Amino acid sequence: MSDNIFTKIARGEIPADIVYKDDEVVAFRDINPQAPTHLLVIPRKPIPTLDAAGPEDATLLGKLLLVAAQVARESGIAEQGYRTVINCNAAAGQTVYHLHLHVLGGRPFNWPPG
Ligand SMILES: CCNS(=O)(=O)OC[C@H]1O[C@@H](n2cnc3c(N)ncnc32)[C@H](O)[C@@H]1O
Repeated sequence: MSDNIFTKIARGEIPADIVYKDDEVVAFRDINPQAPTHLLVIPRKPIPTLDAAGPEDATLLGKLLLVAAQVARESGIAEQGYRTVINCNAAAGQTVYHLHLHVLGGRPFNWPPG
């Protein structure tokens, strides 16, 4: 798939409200937040979906989770609690085909998700 918006954000080619970045991972605010805090954590590597990730990505995938926990703490939502979501492919509503982890907090969440 051609470069999508998240790949461009990771490359600094389009703007985003970035809350974390290092050489492998970027986190930024969702443009259409579904909670008081709604962040996206992405690998700079353009892995399209979770299903497309492989064993060679294990360390990177683990880093996404640790960065999610860090930005959640920094956002002040860790104590109350937060939801992390990865939507994989169409039935789950994935619209941007660059792997990303949603971090949502600042309000209560239902279970099961809709
Ligand atoms: C339905 C969920 N679909 S999704 O799981 O694929 O999530 C995509 C998310 O990207 C967000 N988004 C789209 N474009 C941008 C952008 N330029 N900057 C920040 N967030 C964006 C959407 O609001 C959406 O929550």
